[in-house]
Amino acid sequence: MAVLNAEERSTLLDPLVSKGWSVQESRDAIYKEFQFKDFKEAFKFMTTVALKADEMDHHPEWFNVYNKVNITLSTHDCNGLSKRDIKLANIIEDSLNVAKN
Ligand SMILES: C[C@H](O)[C@H](O)[C@H]1CNC2=NC(N)=NC(=O)C2=N1
Repeated sequence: MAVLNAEERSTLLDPLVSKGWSVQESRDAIYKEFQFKDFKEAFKFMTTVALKADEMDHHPEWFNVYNKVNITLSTHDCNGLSKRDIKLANIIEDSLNVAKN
């Protein structure tokens, strides 16, 4: 798995940035903070994401307190952002719609 090139960064990353993801300054990773109504909604979301992430064998780094979930995505195999992170971020955005329904 290769890190994203400059062109891929603008075409694939820009739509995610407009959804609230940011590229971290400290490392080649993307980050977003999510907030839910309560812990149950947050954990429902995490469960959905966890199962989908495991299916694609690509796992989030995340931190949860009560109704907040902070997610960092990066590919350890190439030590940076790859297409797998883009795919998982889009899956996460889709899971958000499921969790909030
Ligand atoms: C052996 C296994 O396929 C690898 O370790 C996978 C698992 N999940 C992973 N998750 C993430 N975020 N990056 C990886 O490089 C990665 N590699």
